Amino acid sequence: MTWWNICRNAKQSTKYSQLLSIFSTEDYIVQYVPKRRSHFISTEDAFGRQDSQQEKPKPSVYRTRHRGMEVIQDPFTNRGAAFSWDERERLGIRGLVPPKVQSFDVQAERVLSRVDALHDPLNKYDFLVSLLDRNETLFYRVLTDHFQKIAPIIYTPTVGLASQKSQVIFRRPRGMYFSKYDRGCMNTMVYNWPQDQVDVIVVTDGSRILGLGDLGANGIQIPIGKLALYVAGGGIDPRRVLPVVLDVGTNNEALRKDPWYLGIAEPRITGDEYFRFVDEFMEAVYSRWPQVMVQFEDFANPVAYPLLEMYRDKYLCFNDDIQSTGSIALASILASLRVRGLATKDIVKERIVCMGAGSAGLGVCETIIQCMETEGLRSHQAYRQFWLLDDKGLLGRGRVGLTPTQARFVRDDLQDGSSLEEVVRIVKPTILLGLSGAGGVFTETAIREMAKHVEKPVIFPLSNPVDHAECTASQAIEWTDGRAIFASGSPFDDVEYQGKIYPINQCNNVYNFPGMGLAVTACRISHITDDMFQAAARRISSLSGEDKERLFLPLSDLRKVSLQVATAVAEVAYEEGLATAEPPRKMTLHQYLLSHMWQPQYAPLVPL
Ligand SMILES: NC(=O)C1=CN([C@@H]2O[C@H](COP(=O)(O)OP(=O)(O)OC[C@H]3O[C@@H](n4cnc5c(N)ncnc54)[C@H](O)[C@@H]3O)[C@@H](O)[C@H]2O)C=CC1
Ligand SMILES: CC(=O)C(=O)O
Ligand SMILES: [Mg+2]
Repeated sequence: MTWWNICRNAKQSTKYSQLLSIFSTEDYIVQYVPKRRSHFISTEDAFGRQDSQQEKPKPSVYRTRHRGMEVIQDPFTNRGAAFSWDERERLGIRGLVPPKVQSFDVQAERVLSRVDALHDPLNKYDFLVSLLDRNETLFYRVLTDHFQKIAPIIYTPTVGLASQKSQVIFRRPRGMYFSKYDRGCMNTMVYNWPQDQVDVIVVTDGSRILGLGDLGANGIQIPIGKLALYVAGGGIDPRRVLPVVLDVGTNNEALRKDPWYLGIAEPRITGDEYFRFVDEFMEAVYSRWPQVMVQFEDFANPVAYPLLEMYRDKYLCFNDDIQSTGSIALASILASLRVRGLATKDIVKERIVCMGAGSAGLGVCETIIQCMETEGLRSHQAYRQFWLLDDKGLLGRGRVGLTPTQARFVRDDLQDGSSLEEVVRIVKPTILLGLSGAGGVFTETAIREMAKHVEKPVIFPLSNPVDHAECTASQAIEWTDGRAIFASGSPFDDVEYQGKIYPINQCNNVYNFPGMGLAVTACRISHITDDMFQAAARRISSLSGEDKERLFLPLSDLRKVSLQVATAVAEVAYEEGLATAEPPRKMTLHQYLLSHMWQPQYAPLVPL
């Protein structure tokens, strides 16, 4: 079949564009090795006067050493058919692009219509990631302007599928891979990364990807997705982010046997050997980028807490699943108090059952406990408000083999291993949290029982991706006769039940980490503390929109939310003496943070 025939055949046109984008991306790796870096010049006074996200700051100029084809091949300078005539002249690309100067708006429209025309989520993912490889600014424009539509493709739930199929959809590498065979070389390897300035690293060892288990080196898709949200939501400069996977092997046998798998097909290294490996990585990145913030992502529970404890005082880092998730879950609970007509201090009376006693479950419960303590409870009293279950049932009397954090939640007054239904019947919880990764474990019996005792049951199945949620939105609404306050980790549509629309909220750590990154980079914060996550939670919970039934602003307002999170975090950092950069005298903190947000706009290209 000729190229023309492929093009004419509507069904085949997808294949054609995929072939074309393979040609236009992988080939570059072979043919194009950038020798000189572009240089970004920011004009501070272009931003400071802006006070709202609606007023987008004017783009500063972008100075580049590239000429001719190089300009088109670099995703930071490429703008497809949107190069102005001046740029075509200045940079020697006249004749290398189609004659019509297409506007940024039309380009964005075209991307959206292409996404809509694709039906398979993985094809949508593939299309968008290949756009990211070709034209970063256009990708971020579409993501920022249509967050609610695009985020579920490049983030949960589709990123879960992309991680499972990473070896199949691979086109070109993005980020860095440190494998067990790189031991002893990491401090030199970090210099292979082309950017001298890196603000945020998201690193995973692939051992617990969403609720999908060990996906080894395929886990790289998660840091890629998270960092796209740092840029789109927090305005972090896309040139200054680095996705990383630590490939210490995988215990996923199916992947090890897959000839297409791109990671080390050996069992994971463990124990001291593992911790020495991570240590070498941390030393290497901080030796090259002393001010970088490292986000630990999707590390399995046995290593997640120990790594956080080892590094939280030594380096500028945090664990997303433990700390950011804790913060957004607390925000959701505080907002649910408001929706129920209660005050923040009433949190001390909540009875909380949590399915899942791993990194996220423990992180969430510990974060809520910190808030209960601030609101007047003693530590031991706060722990009494919780009932945690894992895959063996309730953490109860006589349970052995627990980590120190889990052991603090053991209920000596109840039988170990009690089922969710038994616990709900005895405890009559006001809040039910799901962080188990086990789809459907909130049974109809348990939820109907809960709804007998509480007027507005708070039901948060937070596991990802969608089919790992502990229950669906419509189940929660139906089983509580429309009384549930619902939030989930992955997006669900609003639910129509008996002629009424029920608002569905998303409770995901994406509400948190982009703002944290913005505060850290703009204010040069040296360490991340629990108080910062507490402040972020309170701030997010206060951001109610027009619909008072919703817990807080929707994700389409993520830039606004991130600016607020960053402000709250920075205020704590100044109080704690942990921030070294301050706003200029005539700027508010809010304006200063806004001025640091990268905007997805085509800045005029100027030769360097
Ligand atoms: N909404 C959000 O922002 C976030 C959601 N999560 C989700 O939380 C889930 C758990 O993550 P981690 O705690 O890091 O994993 P983990 O592996 O550390 O912990 C999972 C816990 O669930 C328990 N569990 C497994 N099957 C169970 C079952 N059938 N019934 C009750 N408990 C069961 C395990 O025993 C363990 O205690 C994942 O699905 C993840 O996607 C994690 C971070 C953020
Ligand atoms: C959202 C997230 O970080 C997780 O599911 O692991
Ligand atoms: Mg995670």
